[in-house]
Amino acid sequence: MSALELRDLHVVADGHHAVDGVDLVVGEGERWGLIGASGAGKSLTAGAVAGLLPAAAHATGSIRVGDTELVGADEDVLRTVRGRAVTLVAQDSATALHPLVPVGRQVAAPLRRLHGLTRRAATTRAEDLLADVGLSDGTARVRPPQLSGGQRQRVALAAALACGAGLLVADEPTAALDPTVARDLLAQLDRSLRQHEQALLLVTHDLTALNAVCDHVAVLDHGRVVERGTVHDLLTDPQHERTRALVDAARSLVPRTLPA
Ligand SMILES: Nc1ncnc2c1ncn2[C@@H]1O[C@H](COP(=O)(O)OP(=O)(O)OP(=O)(O)O)[C@@H](O)[C@H]1O
Repeated sequence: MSALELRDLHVVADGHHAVDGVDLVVGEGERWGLIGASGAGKSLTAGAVAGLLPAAAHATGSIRVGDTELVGADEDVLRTVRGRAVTLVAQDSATALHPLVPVGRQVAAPLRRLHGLTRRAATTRAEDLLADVGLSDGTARVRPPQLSGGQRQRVALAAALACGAGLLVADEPTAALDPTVARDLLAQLDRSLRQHEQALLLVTHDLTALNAVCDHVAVLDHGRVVERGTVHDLLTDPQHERTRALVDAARSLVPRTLPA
């Protein structure tokens, strides 16, 4: 069974046909990137997969996460799928942390709610997950405002990993971080995905991030997949003009004074 199957997915947001017939299959444990220009429909696709579309948006077609169909599913089904089968980490996930609750308790919460762990077992597991994302001993006891933005985003990632879903959807999870913190977080994401055998759908503008964690990539343009393949093939031999434009733009960021 695949982790995710999109068949002829359409999303209309406020009358705008933003996702226009996307087909995509993510096998168990596969890591797919979704790239494309601003407004191409990446976030709405990710939101639809996570069962978290804005109120103004409506999906048709088919989204199967594991063996559950999300299109047309009622709120009870979506509630069961969120967290258990699919988890979203967004650029602003850290803002969803409660400012007054120690972060260890916030990472432990899904372990108790979704997996029925005892308080003691969830506390220990939460400490392990915080260590997995590179946070030091003692972080579990501090509250979000006492941490840097990068540390808070790591906590949000640990909380997402705590859900243990087969599919992690990450929408620009490092966009608000400085490049070194972003690189570390991606390395930890890579290790954690491997350890927990989770599949990934990563929305990103950053081809370095794509290259760091994904094996496959789909390029969206005006709501359609215009090219797909391995990350290596797309970055070294892009076929579609939109992919070439994205790759050329990334290459042009390297200062000419640096050796090639
Ligand atoms: N809640 C909404 N209501 C109305 N239109 C929306 C909404 N969300 C997105 N759109 C529109 O749908 C289109 C696709 O948006 P989406 O956020 O999926 O693009 P994106 O590829 O993720 O872009 P970016 O890289 O800039 O985040 C855009 O034209 C956007 O303006």
